[in-house]
Amino acid sequence: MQLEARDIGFRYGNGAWLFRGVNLTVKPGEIVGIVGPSGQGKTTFARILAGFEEPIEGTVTLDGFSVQNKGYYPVQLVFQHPEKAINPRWKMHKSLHEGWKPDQALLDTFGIEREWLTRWPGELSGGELQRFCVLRALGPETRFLIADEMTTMLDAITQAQIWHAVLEISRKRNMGIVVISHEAKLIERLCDRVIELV
Ligand SMILES: Nc1ncnc2c1ncn2[C@@H]1O[C@H](COP(=O)(O)OP(=O)(O)OP(=O)(O)O)[C@@H](O)[C@H]1O
Repeated sequence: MQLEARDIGFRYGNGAWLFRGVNLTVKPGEIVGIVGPSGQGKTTFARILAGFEEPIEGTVTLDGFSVQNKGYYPVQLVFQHPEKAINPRWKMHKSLHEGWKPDQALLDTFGIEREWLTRWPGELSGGELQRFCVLRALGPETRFLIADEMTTMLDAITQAQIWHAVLEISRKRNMGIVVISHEAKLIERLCDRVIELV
């Protein structure tokens, strides 16, 4: 399955165009970085790729078919703030199992401890919460992961553990990844190629 964004343009309301004519193709298993100055619209573009926002111009397609937000969507977005992505009224096992049920081996790969499953989100650190958010997004039908500053707030060890786990899954399943990050070293280490949003 190929993710393709063609001639994408976006602006909020009657404001100035954030970007126009953006093209991006991501093949299975490919890891593509997106960089650009702050405020250029990287997060907005990530939301468009993941089907949360309609582009004003252009199309996003999967294998040539238009993206529709019905059922499980094979392009999953994980962003910087796990505390905003998790329902505070649910214990962690309920949030994790919302979309699918990862096995024990995957929980181990992501360093998720068994006793965390029965905690409330407020009883976990940002790094611990983000492990849940990333794993939750990686259901068996996920073909592309959009990682928008996914590990920016985390310490180096947690960052490395999460990326190690994600890359293992990407290799096993041939899952494509779009990496948005301010960290040039991370982009350089992870990505097959990089595009600049201008
Ligand atoms: N819902 C919205 N309504 C109006 N303007 C918005 C909205 N969301 C974002 N913007 C504006 O659109 C611009 C692009 O925002 P976006 O978050 O996509 O940029 P970014 O490149 O990801 O920035 P950063 O690197 O700082 O995270 C910013 O100027 C922002 O203030």
